[in-house]
Amino acid sequence: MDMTSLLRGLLPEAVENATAASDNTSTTHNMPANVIETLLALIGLKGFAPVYRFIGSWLGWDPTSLLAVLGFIWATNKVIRQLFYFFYGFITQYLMSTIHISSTDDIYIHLMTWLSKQPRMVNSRALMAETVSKTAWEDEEESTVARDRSGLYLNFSNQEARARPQYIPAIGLHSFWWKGQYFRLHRKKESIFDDGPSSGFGTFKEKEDLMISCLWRSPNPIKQLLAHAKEQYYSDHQARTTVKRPCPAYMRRARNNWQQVANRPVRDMKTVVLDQQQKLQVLADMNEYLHPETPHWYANRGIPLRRGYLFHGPPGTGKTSLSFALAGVFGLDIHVISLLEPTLTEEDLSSLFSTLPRRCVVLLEDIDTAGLRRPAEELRAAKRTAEKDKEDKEDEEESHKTTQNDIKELAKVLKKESGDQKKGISLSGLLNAIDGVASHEGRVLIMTTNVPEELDNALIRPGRVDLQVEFTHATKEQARELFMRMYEGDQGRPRHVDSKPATNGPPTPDGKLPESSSSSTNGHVLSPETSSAVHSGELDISIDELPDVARQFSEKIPDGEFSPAEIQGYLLKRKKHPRRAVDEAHKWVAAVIEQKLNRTKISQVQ
Ligand SMILES: Nc1ncnc2c1ncn2[C@@H]1O[C@H](COP(=O)(O)OP(=O)(O)OP(=O)(O)O)[C@@H](O)[C@H]1O
Repeated sequence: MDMTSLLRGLLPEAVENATAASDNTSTTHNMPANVIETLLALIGLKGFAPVYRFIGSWLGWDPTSLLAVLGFIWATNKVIRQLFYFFYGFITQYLMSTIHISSTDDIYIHLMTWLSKQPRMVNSRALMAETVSKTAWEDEEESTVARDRSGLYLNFSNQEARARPQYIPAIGLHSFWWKGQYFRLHRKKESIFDDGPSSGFGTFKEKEDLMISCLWRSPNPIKQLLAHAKEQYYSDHQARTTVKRPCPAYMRRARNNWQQVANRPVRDMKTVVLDQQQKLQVLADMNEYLHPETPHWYANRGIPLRRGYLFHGPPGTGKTSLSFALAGVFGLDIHVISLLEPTLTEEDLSSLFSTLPRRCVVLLEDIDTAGLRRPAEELRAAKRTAEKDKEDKEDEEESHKTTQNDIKELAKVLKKESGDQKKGISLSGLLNAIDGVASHEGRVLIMTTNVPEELDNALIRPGRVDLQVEFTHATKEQARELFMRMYEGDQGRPRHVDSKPATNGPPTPDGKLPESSSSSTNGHVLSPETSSAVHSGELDISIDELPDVARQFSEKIPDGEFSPAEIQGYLLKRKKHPRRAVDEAHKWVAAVIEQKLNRTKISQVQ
């Protein structure tokens, strides 16, 4: 049964109409109906001819014209697309300039950061959302921070919810305008095969390329745009110190081994309490070394352009603080390396040193704890012990046994040596990295240690360490400076009316103390100390009294007994109470001295 007879059975009336219409059409538009029917027959769909006629009769006009219109649209679209691709290709090839940027380069970060701050510029509907984590140092309005039900304590539970994502252009093509100029941005991601030595076996890595193009045959507008993005990125750089650390092992690449881990406000040199002479000496030395003329001077004399400092002294005496303050003074980034990092190999270390920027500070902290292997020395020490043991033994047989023990001992050292070879940094590996032939010149290396005597002579020989700075426990004068620094920042704030230590609950907004001796918030009873601390930002003395109170405090602190960190810790707990800090100093000093004598870690007075 063919389609016509089937339809006749099902819809006799309609098919009659269709046939009539078809007959009609055949007479008036004989050609198109035949063409379609011929085409249907040609493509093996002859049975659909009645359906076609039925649609024609139902619509009341010939569907061929609709098909003709659709065909015309399709053909026009094809032609337009072809023309578009032709002109697009022509313009791209002959009338546009392009600059490629690798995602491993800092320029990529500059541009993306800039784009993320220009949402209107990214004329694209394809964006990538990124979670932005704010650093502790970024400004935050007090009004954006919620409080608990009592209104007394800050509450940060909604902090994450309030953080807005940042939008950057997604992978693909984008366009935007900047300063009246059209720019096209193409973000492309591809997988590359990496048979790098770090992994030991080949892996696929994602690599991203950024192509930025502008109209016309000169790339100058793009260069200007990149310069602008970089300028914006570093606009507040003068007020900040960027801290960088080595990238995780799987991310290290030939040209980008460092990643930014912090961008904190510059540490003011005057906040570091240190002998003025010592401070000036380091500052002058570094200033001279960083001078643009210095490289020629060094080159003319065949001296490698490197400068190394050793900061030594007890814990908490300001070694790290001075390193940061120096980086701040000279506007340099700090590159911090921990030699205890388990994935760090000697090759990594060399490559880290060879990819440092032209001028920077490299900080190797607590170099004595870095566990640097000294193979030759270990062997010699083992040999010496063996020889001494041998002399002590009189018996021949005993002596024979000892020799065997010596050999065993030596074998053990050698075995340990070869085992250690695979991990950790050896002293020679470090020396090679810091001043080997391939090592970077221009950097300032700062090594800090608590026990300089334990360092290998090779590590601190002149040329590797050019200046040593000793840090000691605070003198009375330094204690006074620390006191002043702690409280003078609050200058200009309204003076607290009552200079007596607070004994009651929190003061009311009008400055009066509440009647009850304690207040209960959130189920907790507030101590006078907590309550006044959470309520007010005022000091318990006037600013004019500060120098005098600072002198009183310094008189109570014995010379060379406490580290600046200890004094700072004590004062921090009395952040708004300089008077109380003076009053309680005697008690604290006695307690800490006793604690040190008893070698206990538990503090009785804090
Ligand atoms: N000389 C100082 N002047 C000002 N602040 C200091 C000084 N020494 C220590 N501090 C304060 O004590 C804290 C610890 O200081 P820092 O980390 O610089 O000490 P460090 O000598 O590097 O200690 P460590 O040897 O344990 O690494 C910091 O908060 C710092 O502000």
